[in-house]
Amino acid sequence: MDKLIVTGGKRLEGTVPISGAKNAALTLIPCALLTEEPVTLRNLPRLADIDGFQHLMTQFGVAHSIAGRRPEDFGRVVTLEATRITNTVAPYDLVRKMRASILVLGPMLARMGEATVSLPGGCAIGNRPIDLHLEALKAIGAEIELAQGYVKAHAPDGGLPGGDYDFPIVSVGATENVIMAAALANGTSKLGNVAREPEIVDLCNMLVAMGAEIEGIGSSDLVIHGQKTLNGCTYSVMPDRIEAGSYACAAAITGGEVFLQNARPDDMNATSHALRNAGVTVEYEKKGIRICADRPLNAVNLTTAPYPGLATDMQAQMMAMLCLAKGTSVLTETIFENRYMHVPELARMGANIEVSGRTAVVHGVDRLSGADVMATDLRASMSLVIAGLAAEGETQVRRLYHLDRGYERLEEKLALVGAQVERVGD
Ligand SMILES: CC(=O)N[C@H]1[C@@H](OP(=O)(O)OP(=O)(O)OC[C@H]2O[C@@H](n3ccc(=O)[nH]c3=O)[C@H](O)[C@@H]2O)O[C@H](CO)[C@@H](O)[C@@H]1O
Ligand SMILES: C=C(OP(=O)(O)O)C(=O)O
Repeated sequence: MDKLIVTGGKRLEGTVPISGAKNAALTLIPCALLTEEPVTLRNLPRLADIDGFQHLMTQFGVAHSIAGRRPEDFGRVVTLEATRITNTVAPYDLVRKMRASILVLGPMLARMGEATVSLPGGCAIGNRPIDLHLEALKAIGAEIELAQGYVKAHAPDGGLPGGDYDFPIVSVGATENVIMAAALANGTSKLGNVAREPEIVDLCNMLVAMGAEIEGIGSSDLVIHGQKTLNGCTYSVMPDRIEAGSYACAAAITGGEVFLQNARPDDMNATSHALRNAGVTVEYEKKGIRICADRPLNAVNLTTAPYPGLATDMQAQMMAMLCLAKGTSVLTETIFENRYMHVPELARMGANIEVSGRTAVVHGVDRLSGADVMATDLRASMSLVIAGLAAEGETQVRRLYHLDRGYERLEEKLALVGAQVERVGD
């Protein structure tokens, strides 16, 4: 199995191109199920999760073609064509590897009147049930039963009627699933307390380009007037705000200066606010965001929350950065119950962190030292890379398949800004 060897101590300097957002791409791809016409996605990141999702789409009979690009380019252009869907089952083997597969449930049901999708199960960061996906789809007319580990969903004859649903808690995935289904329902759906993440706005914008009628885009309340059919479109995936935030933390911990090319300032206010409080200069420019830091950084208190709050997907990277800050930072994780698995690994590098329930108290230390560490999930992995960049000596990060889910060609991008990072086979 591959591992990453990070030699710490280099100040990061230069430009990092930011890729298309994994979490947007994972909801834009299943939109292709909503139409017989071709859907072309530009700026799709080259990631294991995206390849996995395309494989799942192929199982449904969706044709896909990849426009030729030079291997050294980041991103790719993919056309998906669901002219005839030949299979409506998403099997356990594919769903268990990629939780986002549950996002085929809504569009498949709306288009085909039926869908069978394996229950994804829990994962490293928490329990992650899908009850809200099912409740929201029921509210717009789906009939749902659970059997043998699968969700079996049916629409009444003639299709989903549409309906109203108020989410008891904010869920990104459940919001996405029901938006996609409602876009192709017979009637109007009113959805309250929906997630407002930029990736949801990206989804709505793409659906509108496909002919959907959606009111309230970007707000907590959406009204979706279902359409009989939707058309194909060409759409560019938004830049990855979590990837951008991760490289910002990497630059900051090394006291570096990095331009995050293509990063969209409007999506990143909570991350920028946290960085500024830590003493990092964050400048919004036309084509991206400039990060400039002097060490030591200041301690800050952070609480994760649904958008526009600080993303839970930024918590581990922020924590790594704060390990070397002056003073004590208190981090509170409010979204997932088990998202501190990077803490014992950071401790192996000399970090001083106490965890109690959802709170982590990070006492800044003067130095970190390189160590062998084990990545446990996607953002935890990135936190170890960030710590490794500022640590004395060599850090070996194992289990790279987590990183490959969400960071397009990480070591190449880090090399562009002067980091010494090498991927080697075990
Ligand atoms: C592919 C993708 O976009 N993944 C993101 C998405 O995950 P995902 O869509 O899975 O996360 P949710 O927003 O649904 O989860 C938020 C909270 O709601 C709970 N919940 C969710 C659904 C449900 O049916 N019942 C329920 O109780 C979850 O366990 C969690 O505690 O949003 C998360 C929160 O911003 C991010 O960390 C993930 O990177
Ligand atoms: C938790 C994440 O992703 P997923 O929902 O795909 O597991 C993430 O991107 O940090």
